[in-house]
Amino acid sequence: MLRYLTAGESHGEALIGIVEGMPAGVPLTAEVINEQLARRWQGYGRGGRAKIEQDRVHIYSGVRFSKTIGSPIALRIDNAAYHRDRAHWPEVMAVEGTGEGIEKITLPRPGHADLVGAQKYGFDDLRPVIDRASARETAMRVACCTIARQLLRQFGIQIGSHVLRIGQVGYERPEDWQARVEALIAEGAEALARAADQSPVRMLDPELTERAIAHIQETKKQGDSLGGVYEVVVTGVPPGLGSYVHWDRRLDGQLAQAILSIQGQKAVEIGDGIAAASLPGSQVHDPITKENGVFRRRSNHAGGLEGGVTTGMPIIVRGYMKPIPTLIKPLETVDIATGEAQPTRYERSDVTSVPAASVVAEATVAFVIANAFLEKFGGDSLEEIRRRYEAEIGQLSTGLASKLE
Ligand SMILES: Cc1cc2nc3c(=O)[nH]c(=O)nc-3n(C[C@H](O)[C@H](O)[C@H](O)COP(=O)(O)O)c2cc1C
Ligand SMILES: C=C(O[C@@H]1CC(C(=O)O)=C[C@@H](OP(=O)(O)O)[C@H]1O)C(=O)O
Repeated sequence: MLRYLTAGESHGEALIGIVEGMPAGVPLTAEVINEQLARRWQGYGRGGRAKIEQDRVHIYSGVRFSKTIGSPIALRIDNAAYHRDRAHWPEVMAVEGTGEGIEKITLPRPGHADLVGAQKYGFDDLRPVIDRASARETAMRVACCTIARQLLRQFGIQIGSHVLRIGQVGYERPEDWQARVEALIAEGAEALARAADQSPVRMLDPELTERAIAHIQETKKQGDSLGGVYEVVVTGVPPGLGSYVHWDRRLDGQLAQAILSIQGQKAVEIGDGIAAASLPGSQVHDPITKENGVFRRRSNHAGGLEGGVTTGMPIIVRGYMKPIPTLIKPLETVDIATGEAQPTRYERSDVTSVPAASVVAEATVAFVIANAFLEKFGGDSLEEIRRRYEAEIGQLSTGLASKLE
């Protein structure tokens, strides 16, 4: 089993990650991870922190001569905010001492984890909640999951994403983006990622990009914030990953968890899931065909998954993000120290983070797919997995086909 852990507070010294279960022989350098970390910072609508952080990973273990060696991989990313403002953050986030004289934050923001965190852990200061609930943590998640992405790349499995909507600005109908996506992913989903990266809001359509930027500017002027929708696509996935035999082995369920585990994500759609709920079955289920002894589907409304198992068609997962909770325009709250009604106080924040969330979602999806891939084809080294993969993949397509004839 592949697993990872992250640690670190947003304004602490650093973020730490450990990835365990990665086989030996997977090509890996800090540069490959840094590339993904830079992608996570893109996106019009991010706040002041984007100008401070220059995320660079340091690999401490588990890699030798640019290849994984099978042992746990330990990673570190420094928080530039902490190191830049040394008069402030080392004192506020001190590991030792009493905290005497440090100002307490007592006005919880609706929509953030502030109040529930303080209630749950018994704090009279919201700082520890703010700092760990923060999506700063997703920098380390992207780093850890990029290692999974590297494994998948060795087998031609690629992941990309693009933004479909920011607030009021988005495609009206699936036909408005689907043909464009299909053309791009014909070369693999990373072509989709590269094309989306050209837009400051990761939208494929230049006109929508302009409108989305104007919408973000106007929303910022009004002191408000925005959410949105993005689509993650995985290509080159063999049939047979995941399983229908038990709830926690269903890949669709695991993908939904991977998306919803990202801060601010409130809904997930697999394939045409939402539209399918109001259509008759004849317009939803993908007809099965057989070409050269291989089973195929005429369409992909199912988003590459049936019964929690991959069909071999591209996996399509959409994530829905709520608007950012920190607003310039105050919201009603209650001071946890005095119990008095108060307006919220504004601290530096993003207006929207949907483009960044789409990059994080690519990473979390990569991890789920890599884990399912290892469950099916796993071994201790890349070479061992390759032998199994090559032997099995023939059976899954043509072999299975002949058995069912
Ligand atoms: C990439 C990214 C950046 C975010 N930036 C901010 C931000 O600047 N300000 C903020 O209040 N929330 C931000 N959020 C959302 C909060 O982290 C999130 O709403 C909070 O942790 C509460 O979790 P929940 O929304 O899932 O309930 C961001 C989320 C993501 C994924
Ligand atoms: C630091 C990141 O995002 C942060 C996520 C975040 C939140 O509340 O989730 C709040 C903001 O942090 P700060 O208070 O330092 O401005 C964002 O900048 C990051 O993505 O690396």
